[in-house]
Amino acid sequence: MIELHRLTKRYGDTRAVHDLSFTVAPGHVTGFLGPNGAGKSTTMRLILGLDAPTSGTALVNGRPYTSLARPMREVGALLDANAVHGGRSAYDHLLCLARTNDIGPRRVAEVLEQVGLAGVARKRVGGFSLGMKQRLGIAAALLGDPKVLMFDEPVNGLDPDGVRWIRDLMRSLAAEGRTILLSSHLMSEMALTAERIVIVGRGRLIIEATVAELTTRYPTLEDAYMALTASSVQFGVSS
Ligand SMILES: Nc1ncnc2c1ncn2[C@@H]1O[C@H](COP(=O)(O)OP(=O)(O)OP(=O)(O)O)[C@@H](O)[C@H]1O
Repeated sequence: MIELHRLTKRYGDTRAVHDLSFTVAPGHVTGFLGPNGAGKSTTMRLILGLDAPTSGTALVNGRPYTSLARPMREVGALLDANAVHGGRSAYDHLLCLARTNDIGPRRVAEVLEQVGLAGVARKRVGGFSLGMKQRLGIAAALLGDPKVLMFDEPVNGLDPDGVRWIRDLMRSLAAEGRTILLSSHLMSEMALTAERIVIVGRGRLIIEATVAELTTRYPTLEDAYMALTASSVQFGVSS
């Protein structure tokens, strides 16, 4: 479970997230949508304790990330697939993460298998395509077998086979009772993957609804998104 209560983050004059409250419940994929600069990545960073909120709270399983005793076992995230050491092999990258989180090497082999990278596990990450790095980032997120997972644009760089794989993976992780927050700009893909949708614009909540509700009111999810965010496409929002 992820709970945001009046979450606000300012960077100088920029209000990246403003008074944002919503809950992401387990058991289904929640799509996190919004125009460029709407505050999605900042929200995820705040949930992960990578940045401190200006005000408000972000809770993972009822607690702030910074007070979780074994964070990697509670929440996993892929925020930036390129944030890896290119000189290390995929196996060593994951093993390093595992060791610092008291996770055994068997789990490293398991997640490499799960994301389809077992065959290139000993190859240097620097030679990986973006799609392969996305899979490695997903493996890292899954390492602690957490109940809460967040993925920021995981479909970027994936071929059609990879896109379908992500869709199936997200849905199966949710079916296992996990909480899944997934951001993407690909509306048709989101319509196939998510059950609930949270749309933000200019750092604020625009709507929280099921895909079924939105596609009853609008012809497609993309139409719903376009109509609901029409006045929110703007960069560098100031207070
Ligand atoms: N570290 C930072 N310092 C200053 N401004 C920042 C910082 N991080 C984000 N911002 C600003 O906060 C706003 C929200 O950015 P954020 O990256 O969270 O949006 P986003 O919805 O993830 O966008 P995108 O879809 O383009 O990834 C933007 O105006 C961005 O420039």
